[in-house]
Amino acid sequence: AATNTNSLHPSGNPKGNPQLDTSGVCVQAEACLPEVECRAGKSERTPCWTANNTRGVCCAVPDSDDKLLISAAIEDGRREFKEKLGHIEQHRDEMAAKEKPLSLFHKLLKPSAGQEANGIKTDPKERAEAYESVFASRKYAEATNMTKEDRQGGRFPRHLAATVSWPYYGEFSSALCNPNARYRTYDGMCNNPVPERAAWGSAEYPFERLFTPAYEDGVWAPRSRSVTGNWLPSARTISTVLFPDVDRQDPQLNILFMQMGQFITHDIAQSQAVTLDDEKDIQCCASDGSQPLYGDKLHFACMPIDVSPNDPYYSQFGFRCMNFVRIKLACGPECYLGYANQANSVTHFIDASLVYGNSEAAAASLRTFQYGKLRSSHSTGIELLPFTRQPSDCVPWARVCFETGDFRANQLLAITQFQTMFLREHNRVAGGLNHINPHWDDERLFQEARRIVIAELQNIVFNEYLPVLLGSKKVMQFGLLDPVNGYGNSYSADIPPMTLTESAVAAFRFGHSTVDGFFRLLHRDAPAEDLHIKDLFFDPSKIHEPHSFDRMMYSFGQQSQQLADNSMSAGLTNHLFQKDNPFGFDLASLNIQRGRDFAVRPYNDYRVWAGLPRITDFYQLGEMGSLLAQIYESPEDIDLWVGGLYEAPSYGAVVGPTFSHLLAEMFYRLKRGDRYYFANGPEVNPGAFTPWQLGELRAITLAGLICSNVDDRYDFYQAPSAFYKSSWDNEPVPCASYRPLDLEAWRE
Ligand code: HEM
Ligand SMILES: [Ca+2]
Repeated sequence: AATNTNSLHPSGNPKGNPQLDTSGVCVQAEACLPEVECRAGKSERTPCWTANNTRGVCCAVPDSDDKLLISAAIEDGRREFKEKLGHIEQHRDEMAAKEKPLSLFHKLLKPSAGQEANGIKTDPKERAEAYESVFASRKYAEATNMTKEDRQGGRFPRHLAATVSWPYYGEFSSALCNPNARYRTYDGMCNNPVPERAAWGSAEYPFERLFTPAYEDGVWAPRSRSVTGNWLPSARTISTVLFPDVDRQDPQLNILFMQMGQFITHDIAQSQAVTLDDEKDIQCCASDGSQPLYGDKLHFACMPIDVSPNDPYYSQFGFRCMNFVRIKLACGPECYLGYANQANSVTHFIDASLVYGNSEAAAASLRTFQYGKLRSSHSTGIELLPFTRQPSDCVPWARVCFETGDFRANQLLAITQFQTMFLREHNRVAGGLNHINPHWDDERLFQEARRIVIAELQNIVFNEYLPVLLGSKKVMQFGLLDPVNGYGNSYSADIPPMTLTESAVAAFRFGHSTVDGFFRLLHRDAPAEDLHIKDLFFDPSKIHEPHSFDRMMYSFGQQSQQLADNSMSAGLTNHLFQKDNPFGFDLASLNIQRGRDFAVRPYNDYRVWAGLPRITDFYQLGEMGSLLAQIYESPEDIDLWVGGLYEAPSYGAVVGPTFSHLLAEMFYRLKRGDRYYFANGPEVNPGAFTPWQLGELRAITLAGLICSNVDDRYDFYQAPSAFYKSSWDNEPVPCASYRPLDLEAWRE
């Protein structure tokens, strides 16, 4: 059964400070540690106070016999890992991805070489500890005959398998944190004032699990078996049968809603595939795509997707093996024995890290260091993102290619335009502040503009986007809305502000179903132009055309998004990142396989957590159940991403009850665990706004933000509820109707 490691809401201790009984609670073989540091131990753990006077739980620690076993296991584990590295050395040629035919799809998972400046480290040697820990944990579990249940429940003795210095890109000591710093750090360090929690939510910190994982070996072997003991169905088979391309337009919501979701994703999540140590991509299939590599030639991080010879699309190409490389692991500040966790290479906080970069070095490479501005380009006479110094970020025939704080920015036109909008907003605000406070220097202007842009983004996410996504009932239940007047003060240093694994690999990927196969660009005196996404991946050339920003933002507002349901556009399922290849990859397969790579538990466990009855018969899901029954042997097998999208949406929400509960739980943490959350007052937030400033920020909606940044404000019409298509009660109105942020509130 699933072990809920730390659901904070509603069953945890979400509100206030429940009184803890501190009277000698932990027994002899236990120590009191912060809950997130206690992967080991019992599922029902006793609360206690740690040595640092913070809240913790009683955690099992090893006795001396155990310690001997552990040391032996660690030695063995290291040896085995070294052996694997030896195989890699020997077969490097086969394992390294070839330029052709299909390696470009990695682009989304891995920054190009030379993006070191973006603060993203990709050298697996630096993370050897995480893998050594995996191999050691397996050895220990074998040596002590741990049951599968104990392994999956993380009931390993709490013992260091290795120590890593944190963060990976340099020496760090929490003593370097200034708890009163007015601005957040770029990499998210020092948000939590408790020294041993300084790294919480920072770039490279692992995703946080809601439930313990379902690794087959309890350590890192992917989830791969049905409860019947047979293999689970292939991810590609599930994709072709359960996610056909059916045009079902959302009657109300538009492409801006879809795009906001991906924009938020890129702020809070970026998992990267394991690479060879020279950063070359790993190949898991024979170069003709006919079969997987085998034996020592198969890299230990390979998990290729089996494509049936009868595949309705790929069979014509004889394509039988879809490359799939597992996500890099990370330990947090130290590596303990236990199950594997995956690294999130961006800051977990909603802090516009995709605009500013995830490290000081990344931010520096994006700044002009004059008047607080970000670098931009003006080759068409209007402001666009700066051109990249890394042309391999785009297809070779792209006429332009842009650089931002996130390397996924060129993926499709709409994400690139959102990045453009936030860049423009930063520079606009910095310019306005300079006008009002001419005595401020570059650094002050930059940081104040950044603080404002982050606040605007957080306001749109929590007060405008989430109510539509989750429905008003859910956002109320989780306290996700901010008060209309005054400070919110929702901060708790006990809430880990980490992106949830389950949301990153499943719930938040609901958005893939909402993507349409084309963008319809509207022209005033010419017919509409349909651009198919399969021709647009990593080619933002269109953005270089005159009026592209205004035309696209207006058009996105008029085009329906697709419903979040059991359908995916073929642009994503057969043609993902196709470029000039005859066929592309399949995002639905990747989502399903990714869930198994991270070993999130099957759908039923989360369903029950969300308060729904366990499914014991497929037909409890109605007509849709009969489709699932064609594929899965048991309702206990359903992959989380699949099950969530097979639920009908909750009343007034875009997604069904299980996904909305998971997403609410994650956003709850990202808000309440963020000391710098924009609505927090000066008691907790050293970067608090004044009540006047806060009122100004609360008034900015996405509609206002778009209007502040279009090329021609005097010739643009924007509907007030930007996520909804125009209708009689949501008519586009001239931009003059939206008051931009009044920077007078910042006069000093
Ligand atoms: C616009 C077209 C989009 C494309 C082409 C796209 C493509 C991708 C790809 C290739 C991945 C990595 C898949 C893997 O190997 O696991 C991914 C991950 C993801 N996508 Fe999308 N996506 C799109 C839109 C969206 C939207 C609208 C949302 C949410 C509303 C979304 C949410 C996510 C999330 C949460 C992840 C996991 C991120 C991580 O942990 O690295 N995507 N997407
Ligand atoms: Ca972030």
